[in-house]
Amino acid sequence: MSQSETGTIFYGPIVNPKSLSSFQTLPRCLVAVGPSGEIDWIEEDVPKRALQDILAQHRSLDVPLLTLKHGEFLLPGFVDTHTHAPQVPNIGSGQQYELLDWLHEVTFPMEARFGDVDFARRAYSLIVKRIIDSGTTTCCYYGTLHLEATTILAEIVNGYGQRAFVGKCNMDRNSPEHYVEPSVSESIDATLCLISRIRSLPQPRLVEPVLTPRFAISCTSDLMYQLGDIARADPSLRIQTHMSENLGEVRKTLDLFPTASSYADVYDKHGLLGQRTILAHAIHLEQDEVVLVKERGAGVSHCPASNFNLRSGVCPVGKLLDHGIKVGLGSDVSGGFSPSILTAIQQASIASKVLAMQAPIASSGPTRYAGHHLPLATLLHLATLGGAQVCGLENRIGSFAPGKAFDALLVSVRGDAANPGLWGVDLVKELHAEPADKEQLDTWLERFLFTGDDRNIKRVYVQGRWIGGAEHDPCGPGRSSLVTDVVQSMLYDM
Ligand SMILES: O=c1[nH]c(=O)c2nc[nH]c2[nH]1
Ligand SMILES: [Zn+2]
Repeated sequence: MSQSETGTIFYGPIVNPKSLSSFQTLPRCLVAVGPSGEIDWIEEDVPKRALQDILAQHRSLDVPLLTLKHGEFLLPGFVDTHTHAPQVPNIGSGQQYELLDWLHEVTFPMEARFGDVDFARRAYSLIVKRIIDSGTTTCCYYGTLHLEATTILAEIVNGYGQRAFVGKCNMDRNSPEHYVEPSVSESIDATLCLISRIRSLPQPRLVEPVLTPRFAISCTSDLMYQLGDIARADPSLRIQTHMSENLGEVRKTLDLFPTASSYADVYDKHGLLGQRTILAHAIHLEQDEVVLVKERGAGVSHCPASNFNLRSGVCPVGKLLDHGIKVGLGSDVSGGFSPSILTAIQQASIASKVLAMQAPIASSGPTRYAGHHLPLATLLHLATLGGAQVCGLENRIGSFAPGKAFDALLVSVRGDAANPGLWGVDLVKELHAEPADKEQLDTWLERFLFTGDDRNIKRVYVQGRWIGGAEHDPCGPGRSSLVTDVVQSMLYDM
């Protein structure tokens, strides 16, 4: 019998996010994944001597058992609530610019290249693989404005088996002549065509279309009203856009929409602000906008690496959380300089510490998060369950529970993962009994989140399928930099 017919049972340490303020560390857990990729059952504390009895009780003695090594643990896969696949080849460039100049000088020229479908196919194959190997099991992708290239992106994502939302940019003004949609009707027709193409991709399909008005500056009011109509007519469609990222952008938006009371009100008036909306950035919100975003039930994608890199500002995530707004993390490549949600976690921590240093506030009352650095539990939540909430997928992914999909990372903090930034676990092993205890697992988690990289992500599972990770690649640990080299040389070759 093949593994896909029987499923797999994992035995070892797991880390399981529970809420904004708590997670479980379970050093000797059994997680049974069924043939369809859903979690069948979990036993939270199983000593080795009881293993056979527990498996027998579940009639699972014949199911393949994967026992984790010392220094390995399972973690729910990361959710990247905002990134731009066609900007990956630009990572790190354009340090001198803020948002609006950066778009025109660096970003639009690269995105325009995806008008060439051969380039798009070659680039997206490598880019999506790179993102999967970073541990992103669910990704909200911006494509370019091109229908064909964005269809290719969705096909490639589906081929790899990643869970994702893929959208083509709607942008019919304030963009260069060579990179702008010619009319509202062509933008809408291409959007509808992409939606139906994505929904016709072969099964098993974990890719969904998402409406993607780039941002208010690049969309006419007519275009946004029509997108709002499409969203209203189809309650399963998500919407992703940028909001209130840069002060110059906010000013220009309010100039373009003089009857709107705020940036958030622009989207609201056009029927684009609701429970299914993912708002990237939301840094410079006025208080009435915070209240409006909460009332509408929209989620925020916090993209700290991008916010620092483009000097956009520091998003007051704690304040948003205190108001009960759903928040996830976004890599926002290539405003952000890394496709990894690990980097987003590290930068989110720094962002919260910057705000905490500037405005110390007593740790009581309604400001539970504002003014404080974000603790590990909150950072983990943003990267997993919080992201799932922003995508409306909290019942499917983001944590381990029976009935949820097994979207998971098999993490290794062992020396043989060959990450010099995360060494010493083998040394520490001498000081600890095997198997790992809770305290040891907490340490592994913290060190992985702050110093780990692709080399420590041994396997990436989506819906129970092993689709990537360091072990997947014949080149072994360190191959992610190899892939980057391939992307670079490929681009120079073209
Ligand atoms: O960080 C960003 N990246 C983009 O590509 C973009 N487009 C509009 N606004 C944007 N912000
Ligand atoms: Zn963005």
